[in-house]
Amino acid sequence: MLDYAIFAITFVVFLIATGLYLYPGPNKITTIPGLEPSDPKDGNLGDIGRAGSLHEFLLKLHAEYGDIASFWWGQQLVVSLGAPELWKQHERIFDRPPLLFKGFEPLIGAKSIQYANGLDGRTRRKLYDPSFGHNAMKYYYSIFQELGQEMAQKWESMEGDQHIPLRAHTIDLTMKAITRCSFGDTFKDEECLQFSRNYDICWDDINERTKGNYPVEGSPREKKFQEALGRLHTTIGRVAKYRRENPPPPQEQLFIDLLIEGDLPEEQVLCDAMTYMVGGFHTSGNLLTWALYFIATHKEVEEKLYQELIDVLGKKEDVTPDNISQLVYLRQVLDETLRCAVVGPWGARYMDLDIEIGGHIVPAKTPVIHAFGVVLQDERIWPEPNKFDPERFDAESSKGRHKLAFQPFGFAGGRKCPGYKFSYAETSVFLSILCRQFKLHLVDGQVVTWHGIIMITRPVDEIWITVTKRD
Ligand code: HEM
Repeated sequence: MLDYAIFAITFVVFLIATGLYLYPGPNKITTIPGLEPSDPKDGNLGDIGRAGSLHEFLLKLHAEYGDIASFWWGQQLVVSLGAPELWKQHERIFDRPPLLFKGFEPLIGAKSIQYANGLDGRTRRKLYDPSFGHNAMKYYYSIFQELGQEMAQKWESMEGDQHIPLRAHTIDLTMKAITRCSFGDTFKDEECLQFSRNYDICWDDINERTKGNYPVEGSPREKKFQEALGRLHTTIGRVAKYRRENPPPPQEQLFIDLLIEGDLPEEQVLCDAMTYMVGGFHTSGNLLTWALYFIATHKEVEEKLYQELIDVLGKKEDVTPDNISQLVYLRQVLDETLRCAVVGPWGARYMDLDIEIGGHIVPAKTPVIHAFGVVLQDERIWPEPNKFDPERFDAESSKGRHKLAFQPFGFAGGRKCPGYKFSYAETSVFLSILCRQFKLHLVDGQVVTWHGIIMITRPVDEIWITVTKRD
C-alpha cells in the first residue's frame, strides 16, 4: 500500500513538472531573446515611455538583443525585426496587428482602414489607391505648383531678417496640398489653419496617452480633446456632405468622391477621410521641414541642388511628371532626409500561423514590428549613420545594398503607404520652387532635436530660418 502511495505521489509530481516544463509562464513562450515584462499588467509599456518613443526604445532593444528581439506590449508578446534580411518572410503579408495602433483610435476612429485586415482592407485599398496612382498624380502637379508659388511669395515678403517658423509653414503647405487634392476646393484655406490647431490638440493628447497618461473621464482635458475632435469631424463631415450633394463629373473625381461613391457606411467615410488627411499632411510636412533644415545646414548640398535645378529646369520651368525623374540629386536629398530623420519609424504585421524567422518560431498572431528606423540607422548598412550625406543614394553607392534596406514607406503585402508617390511629387515641387528662389539660413542659437512621437518623427520645438533671395 505504501509503495503504491509513493508511486502515486511520484507520478503526480512528475506530471506537474512535465506540465510546467511544457507550459512555462506567459513570458517564456518564445526562444527569441528580449526583455522580460517590467510590470505584470503593462509589460514594457513603461520602458517605451521612458525611452521617449517606440523608435528610441527599439534602437536600444536591438542594440542589446540583436536583429530579432522581443518585448511585452501589456500582456502581449511582440517581436521586432531590425534587419532587412529578416523581413523577407513578411513580403506578402497584408494584415496589421490592430493592438499596436490602438492609441490612434480616438483620432482616426475604429472603422479606419488602419484596422481593416483581410478582404475588407484589400477592397478598400483597391477602391482608394487610384486617387494616388499615376494618372491622378498628373492632375496634382499644377496644384502643388500653385501652392509652392504662394509660399515663395510669402517668403519673399519676409526676406532678410524676419524669422520664418519652418515647421508651421511646411505643415500648412502640405495640409493645403492634401486637402485640395483629396477633398477639393470645398475645404477652404482658412479651415486648414483651424484644422491644424485642432489636430495639434488631439495629437498632443494622444501622445500623452501613449505614455500611459490617460485623461480622467469628464475632466477639462478630456473635454478639450473631445471638442477639438468634434471640430475636426464637423469639417470633414461638411466637406463629405457637400460633395455628396454636388457630385463632380467622373473625370474630376477626387479621393473623397471615391469614398462617397463606394456607398460605404457614414462612419467609415469619416474614419477613412480622417486617416488619409492625417496620413497625408503630418508625414509629408515633417519630411519637408527636415529636408529644408538639412539644406539650410549643409551649404554644399544646397549649392549642388540649386545647380541641378537650374541645369534641368532653368529658372522658370515647372517640375512635371515628365521631367521629375531627371532631378536625380533632389531625389537623393529627399531619400537621405527620410533616412536621417526617420520620418516614419516603424510598421507591423501579423499572421495566423506560427512562422520561423531568424531561427526562431514566432507564434501565430504575435504582432511583428518592422523596425524601419533601426535599419535606416544601422551602421553596418549606412556608415556614419548620423551624417546627412545624399551621396549615399547615388547609383554607385547604392550598388549591392539589400533591396529592403531603404523602406521608409513600408514594403509588405501590397500595403505600402498609398501616399508615397504623392509625397515625393509634392516635396519635389515645393523644394524646386523654394530652393531656386532662396538661400536658407538657420537662425543662430537653436538646438534642434527630434522626437519620434508615436509614429512620426518631428522636431521637438519650432525650427526658425531666414531666407535671402537669389539673383
Ligand atoms: C513622408 C511621407 C510619408 C511617410 C514616411 C509614410 C509612411 C507610411 C508607412 C511606413 C505606412 C505603413 C505601411 C505598412 O504598413 O506597410 C503608411 C501607411 C499609410 N499612409 Fe503613409 N507615409 C507618408 C505619406 C503619406 C501620404 C501623403 C498619405 C496620404 C495620401 C499617406 C497615407 C497613408 C495611409 C492611409 C496609410 C495606411 C494604409 C493602409 O492601412 O493600408 N501617407 N505610411
